Amino acid sequence: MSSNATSLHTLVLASTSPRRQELIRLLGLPVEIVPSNVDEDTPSDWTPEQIVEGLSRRKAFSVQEKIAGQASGSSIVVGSDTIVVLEREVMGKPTDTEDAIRMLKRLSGRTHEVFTGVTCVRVSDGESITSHRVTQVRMRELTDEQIKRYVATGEPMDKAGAYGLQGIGALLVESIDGDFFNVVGLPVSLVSVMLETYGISTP
Ligand SMILES: Cc1cn([C@H]2C[C@H](O)[C@@H](COP(=O)(O)OP(=O)(O)OP(=O)(O)O)O2)c(=O)[nH]c1=O
Repeated sequence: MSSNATSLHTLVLASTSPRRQELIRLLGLPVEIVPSNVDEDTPSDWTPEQIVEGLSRRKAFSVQEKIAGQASGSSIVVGSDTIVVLEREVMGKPTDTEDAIRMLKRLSGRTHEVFTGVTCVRVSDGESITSHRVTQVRMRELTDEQIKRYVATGEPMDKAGAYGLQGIGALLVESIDGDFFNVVGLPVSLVSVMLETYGISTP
């Protein structure tokens, strides 16, 4: 029997995102969900790497502090943050439908980068590791009419850059270069490598 089977490490996902909640289960370990509710403001001079890594740390540590003492010592909190970057512009989730339309017009016919930062924190001692991945996404040329119809589906509203590659948004994307799961909000193969630093192996 493997050591994982006997030690039962639990992953505590610091997220309200339904995509992340689904993806983290691919790692094959017990999962608990504890949303972080942190302030997502960042200094205006931060680079995309600093934003996603900094926010993933903020999310993971806020939950680690909340549950320290309650959760099992071998639990690992996982926090994550995703942004879309076009040239110098950083796009988070759209504030309203007008903002979603504006973002999609900017992304149309161009290649942008999706950054996702991940932080793992061991609950028992606060030992942490932070990393990020970048995926390039090329969007088709979109007409104003196509953008309006897509925004009317409601899908863009809770997603960075106002599209969901895992949903109807797939129809807007021409190609990607890099990790699909990074775009969707949780690069599970990176998380798997990060867990190995705690001696936790996944399939
Ligand atoms: C680009 C893209 C983003 N997204 C989502 C992933 C994230 O949920 C969201 C970016 O917002 P985040 O602020 O990273 O996360 P969140 O507010 O949804 O959840 P939490 O902070 O509680 O973890 O955009 C997709 O689902 N598909 C995509 O193709």
